[in-house]
Amino acid sequence: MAPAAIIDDYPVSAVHDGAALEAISDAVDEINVLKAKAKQAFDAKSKFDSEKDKTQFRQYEVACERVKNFYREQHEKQTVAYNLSARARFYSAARVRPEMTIWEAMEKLNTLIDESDPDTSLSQIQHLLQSAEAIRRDGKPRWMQLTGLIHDLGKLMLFFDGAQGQWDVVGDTFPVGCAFDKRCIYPDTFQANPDAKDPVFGAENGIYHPGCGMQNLMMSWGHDEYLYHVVKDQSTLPAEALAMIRYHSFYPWHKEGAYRQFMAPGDEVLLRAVQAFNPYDLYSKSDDVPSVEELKPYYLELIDEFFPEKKIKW
Ligand SMILES: O[C@H]1[C@H](O)[C@@H](O)[C@H](O)[C@@H](O)[C@H]1O
Ligand SMILES: [Fe+2]
Ligand SMILES: [Fe+2]
Repeated sequence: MAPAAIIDDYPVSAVHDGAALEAISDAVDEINVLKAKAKQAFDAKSKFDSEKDKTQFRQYEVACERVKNFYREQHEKQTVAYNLSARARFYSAARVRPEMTIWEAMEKLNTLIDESDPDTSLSQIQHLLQSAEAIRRDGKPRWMQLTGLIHDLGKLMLFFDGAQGQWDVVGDTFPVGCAFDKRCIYPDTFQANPDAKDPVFGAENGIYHPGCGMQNLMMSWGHDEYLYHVVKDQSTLPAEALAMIRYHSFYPWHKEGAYRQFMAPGDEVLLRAVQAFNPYDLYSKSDDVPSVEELKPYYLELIDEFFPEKKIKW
């Protein structure tokens, strides 16, 4: 509003009241000071977020109760018996599979806040776009950008009949059927898992033998393993992409070096792929919040390139 208009709107008595005019001008000054302070605070917060250094991620010792409770439950309940029943349920020919495009799946997932994650409170669509954008920014191949975009879509399981809660959908993964490794997070909480006391499942190699190959391990049931099967059957993504999806939560293996005795020839290449993917999944969580609408056209095209069918069977 132009100054003349302000004055026009003002009661005549006030125009002649010099004190009132002075008060208005003081108020305007004050607003400007507040605006500058707000901008300063906003800039400082953005700078802090983007400078979050790598040692500040995955700090489980100091994580909140929500994260600790999540893992207590997951470690107690992920048994061989549960794993077999979950797989039977998900891969049974009788299961009615919802059909949705990749983008619809991303939108559906958006209401989920992951209880196992100490590093982000952003919605899942933003996490997926942050990962994909970080990969794209580094000039990585298009198949890898798409892998970043979809890698957590297995969390959709939570909305389907059969998932028991977040404990069988999200969080780090580990094999069942052999001893739980100390390098898993909160290793003591596995004591509550009945398999830990089982003479076979509790033994170092359990039901496996050294060199049996990673694809023969029965991984704890969750979003990685489930999405791997969906994508393997319905996309043209390469083997490295499938490994990135299947093992991205297997931190005890790809980060801590556990369970390596089970690797077979060929697994080294997959391990390197998973490790190359990990920083984009983890550290992009502190990047700027992406604009979903701006990025949508680029990613819709990318999805079409690797998924021949628009509607995916979930
Ligand atoms: O909390 C996170 C989250 O659930 C991720 O999606 C998963 O991949 C990670 O391994 C886990 O630690
Ligand atoms: Fe994940
Ligand atoms: Fe992720």
